[in-house]
Amino acid sequence: MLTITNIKRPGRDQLESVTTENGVIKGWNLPAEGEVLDGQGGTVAPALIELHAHLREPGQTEKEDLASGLAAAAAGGYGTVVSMPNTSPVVDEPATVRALIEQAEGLGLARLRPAAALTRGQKGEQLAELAFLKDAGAAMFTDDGRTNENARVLRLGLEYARSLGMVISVHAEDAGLRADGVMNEGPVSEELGLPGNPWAAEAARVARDLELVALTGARLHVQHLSTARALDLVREAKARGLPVTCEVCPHHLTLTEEALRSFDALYKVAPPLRTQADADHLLGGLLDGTVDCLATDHAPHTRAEKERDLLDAPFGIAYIELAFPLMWTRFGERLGLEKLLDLMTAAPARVMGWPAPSLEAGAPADLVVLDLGTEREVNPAEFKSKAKFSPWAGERLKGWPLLTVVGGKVAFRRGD
Ligand SMILES: NC(=O)N[C@@H](CC(=O)O)C(=O)O
Ligand SMILES: [Zn+2]
Ligand SMILES: [Zn+2]
Repeated sequence: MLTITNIKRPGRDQLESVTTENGVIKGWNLPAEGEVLDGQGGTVAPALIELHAHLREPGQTEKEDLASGLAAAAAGGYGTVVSMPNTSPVVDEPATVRALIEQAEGLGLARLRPAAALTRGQKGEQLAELAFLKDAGAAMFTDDGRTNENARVLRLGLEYARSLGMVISVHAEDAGLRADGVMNEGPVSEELGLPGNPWAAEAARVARDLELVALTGARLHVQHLSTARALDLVREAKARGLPVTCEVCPHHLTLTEEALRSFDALYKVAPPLRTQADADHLLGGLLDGTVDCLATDHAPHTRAEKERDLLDAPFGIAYIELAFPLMWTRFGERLGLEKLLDLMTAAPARVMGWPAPSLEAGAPADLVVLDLGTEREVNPAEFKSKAKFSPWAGERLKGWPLLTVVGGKVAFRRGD
């Protein structure tokens, strides 16, 4: 049993307490029982849900592992994480899915819901054994990290996933158009003399995939949308009634191609950082509901890898610990607390068809207590993630998680 005192529910002023028992919320303002933790006046919400993180197990544990990645997630206020299968080997076997789930359960950190590969080895040629992967506990199917070049294979995958009631998520970039681009294609890439990746690589692929949704009627989730045009295509598709959802990442809202003037591979990410107009358009999509949810695409690499030349370094930015503070600090006023929390809790649950997160008695005791007011400097040395560097190092952010509880157990406490 665990009681958290001195917390506020969103939109309420009075301090309250919540008691959890056997992994669920027992009730509010009950006589304190069991372990008692002081919420320090913070705002309590259902723990955040991440639909897109690279935790690098199995096989790439120099970048991240389940323990560091799920600790980082808990520190970021997340209670549930969907991990991407572009590991070594690729997560395309039921036994691997089971092993990941089992390993994560022993850690007492955020809950792990592994995504499995859509195709064997993520090669895009043959479908993986989707039914068995589902039975093993796979949360969704995706070849993220790769693009699905063969439309016929994706079509078959969509038909199969539809019959299983599962979501497929896609990294929507046309590989041929993207080519060896390391940043957004445009005047800035030309000025810098760097190979560009055009907006049309994303828009063309989203357009194709939306036609496959129309053809199959299957649920498709478009990952990390970065361009205004692709977002407009999703908006049109939704107006047509297609069962498509999409996510946007905080890095595409807060950084632009201008960051590449540093020639620092810290800012090398796929899809690339775009223009301010794209970022503004994506924010508009959050406000008007076109964007279903936020996701970080936490993509850790080693410092040595990210210190390579821009042309050779791997793609990816890792910041699951900063996502809420970053969004709250930069866009809290525009979005409002309720909308922002929805985008990071109930909205991802809706995308997945999971039960709505709740603060009511009987709901799972997956909770986060947020300090919405106090500014703190981003110090990557303190990250739980193995990737202890950040585009936001030294910035002052507010909205830091103080406490994350998963299944009634403390998964993170600031200062521990
Ligand atoms: N986003 C990235 O830049 N990198 C991801 C792959 C991906 O999400 O496609 C990674 O695995 O490092
Ligand atoms: Zn991707
Ligand atoms: Zn990814």
